[in-house]
Amino acid sequence: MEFYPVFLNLQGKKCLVVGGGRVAERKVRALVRCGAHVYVVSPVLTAGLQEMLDHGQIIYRRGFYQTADLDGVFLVISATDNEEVNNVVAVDCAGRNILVNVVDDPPRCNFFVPSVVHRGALQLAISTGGKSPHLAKTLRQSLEKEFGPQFAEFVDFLGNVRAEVLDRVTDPSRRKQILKNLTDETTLALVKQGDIEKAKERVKNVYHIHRRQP
Ligand SMILES: C[C@@]1(CC(=O)O)C2=NC(=C\c3[nH]c(c(CCC(=O)O)c3CC(=O)O)Cc3[nH]c(c(CC(=O)O)c3CCC(=O)O)/C=C3\N/C(=C\2)[C@@H](CCC(=O)O)[C@]3(C)CC(=O)O)/[C@H]1CCC(=O)O
Ligand SMILES: NC(=O)c1ccc[n+]([C@@H]2O[C@H](COP(=O)([O-])OP(=O)(O)OC[C@H]3O[C@@H](n4cnc5c(N)ncnc54)[C@H](O)[C@@H]3O)[C@@H](O)[C@H]2O)c1
Repeated sequence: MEFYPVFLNLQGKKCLVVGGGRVAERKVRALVRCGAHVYVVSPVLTAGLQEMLDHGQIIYRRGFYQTADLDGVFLVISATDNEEVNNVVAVDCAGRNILVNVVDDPPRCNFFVPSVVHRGALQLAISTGGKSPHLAKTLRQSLEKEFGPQFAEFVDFLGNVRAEVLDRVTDPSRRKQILKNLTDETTLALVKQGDIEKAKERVKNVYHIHRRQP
């Protein structure tokens, strides 16, 4: 069976993390980065989670998981060290059509968390469909070398050029032609080498050449 890959907009969405250990902390940080309203339920918190609570970055209920914790929740990550609790969370969520990930427990998940290269708006997400999380991690590390941090700046630049094209080029076929030609293998190679100014020049040239054509 194939999994359906998506990028979720979690801005302002209530997301629950069950558990307050090391794994929970990693998951909470990833959710907070995405603008989610993160609720944590656990009898104890790591020092890192406590610090996030002190800074108002998360909402916390001290205690053991209860079904009522699911009220109004969009997505759940269960990261306790108790298999029975993780199972109850998974069953409760399935019954309510809530997205749920039980860490490292594929049969109880209705979504998996991919391994991700973060380069600003550019994100390369890798999944092996649960066949080998270790391979996903190794591929992520390899891709991080290939696609350096400069890609964040370059993708923002492309976004700006694209907005300008959409704004200024009214003919749909001309517009399509320009957008299709903005980047090519040579430009990509320049960005990979870190020659970002040259890459930007190439993009600008494509835009201007195509605009001038009759
Ligand atoms: C990508 C990443 C994201 C994240 O967790 O943030 C992630 N696992 C990562 C690492 C990792 N996890 C494990 C190891 C030890 C080596 C190994 O066992 O292979 C390593 C490597 C390491 O830590 O070095 C143990 C493990 N993981 C799962 C099982 C159970 C099983 O396979 O049955 C077991 C065995 C537990 C046991 O021993 O009992 C299952 C899942 N892990 C997934 C995601 C989902 C499928 C992703 C995919 O489609 O590939 C899935 C299905 C569910 C889920 O979403 O949790 C993250 C890399 C982050 C990064 O880039 O650094
Ligand atoms: N630590 C890792 O790197 C790692 C890697 C892969 C998998 N795992 C697995 O992920 C799970 C979590 O790992 P961890 O290192 O964060 O464990 P941990 O023991 O540090 O944290 C577990 C947390 O769950 C909380 N908890 C227990 N019962 C609860 C309940 N009924 N309701 C709410 N919270 C409850 C505990 O208080 C604790 O905060 C474990 O099953 C572990 O096997 C851990």
